[in-house]
Amino acid sequence: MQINFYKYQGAGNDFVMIDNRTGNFKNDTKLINWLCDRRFGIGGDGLILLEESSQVEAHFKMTYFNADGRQSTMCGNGGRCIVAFAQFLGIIKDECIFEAIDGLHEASIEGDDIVNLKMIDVDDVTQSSQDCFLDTGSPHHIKFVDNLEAINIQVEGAALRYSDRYKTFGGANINFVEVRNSDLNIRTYERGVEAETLACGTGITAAALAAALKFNLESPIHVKAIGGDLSVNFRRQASRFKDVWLNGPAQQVFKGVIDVK
Ligand SMILES: N[C@@H](CCC[C@H](N)C(=O)O)C(=O)O
Repeated sequence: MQINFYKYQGAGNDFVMIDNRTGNFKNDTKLINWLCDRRFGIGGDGLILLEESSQVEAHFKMTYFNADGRQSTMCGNGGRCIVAFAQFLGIIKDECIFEAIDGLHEASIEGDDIVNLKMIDVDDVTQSSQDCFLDTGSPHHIKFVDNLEAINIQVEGAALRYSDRYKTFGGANINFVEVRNSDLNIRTYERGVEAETLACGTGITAAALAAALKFNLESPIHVKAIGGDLSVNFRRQASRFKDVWLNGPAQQVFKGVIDVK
């Protein structure tokens, strides 16, 4: 069997993208894990299927898998990349609505490669002295730190991700965030990749909302990830957030055909 694929990246968070409007690609954990493997497969932090949606308002549906091959919750950078892919396929022009696991998302494309994605409303942020937990479509632990470069993300991220606190609901993504003036710098340990990725969209969104609460920062908040710069716009009412938008680059990198034995 041969699979036609495209490779996309959003601030260095990279995805294998497959047009599955035919429904021919069947979910298979081992296969997806292999396709995402950087040495034996194509390579990616995740794999995304663009599929037909049964919801009348939606132009298409996004089905997201982490690099471990398992279907997961919302992916913000993947959401921005699939919008660019839908435009490339001629499904949309520069605005759309699509279905994802956490509901319908509006999105728009500006210029060559900036994709703005509307995220879910956030009503619930759990705060402790240095940390916050919130769900922006995926679950995120935010730890505010003073020296981001010094953190061993693999060790400290895994320790929190596998801690008793997150065992009950399948773990969380762990974000280390340093506030510099009113901007944020972030590094993320991603669940399902089980390593640091170059950017995580739902994590960047969560970091911006947590920082707005903790440090009274106003929208928009600029966030520097290892793989690029994004911004988050929102409307805040006390500890509730609406009209949350994640904005940043999303690009096609290459396309190809892979033989599946
Ligand atoms: N890279 C993503 C987050 C993908 C989901 C995450 N790994 C999880 O399983 O929670 C993003 O850009 O949001």
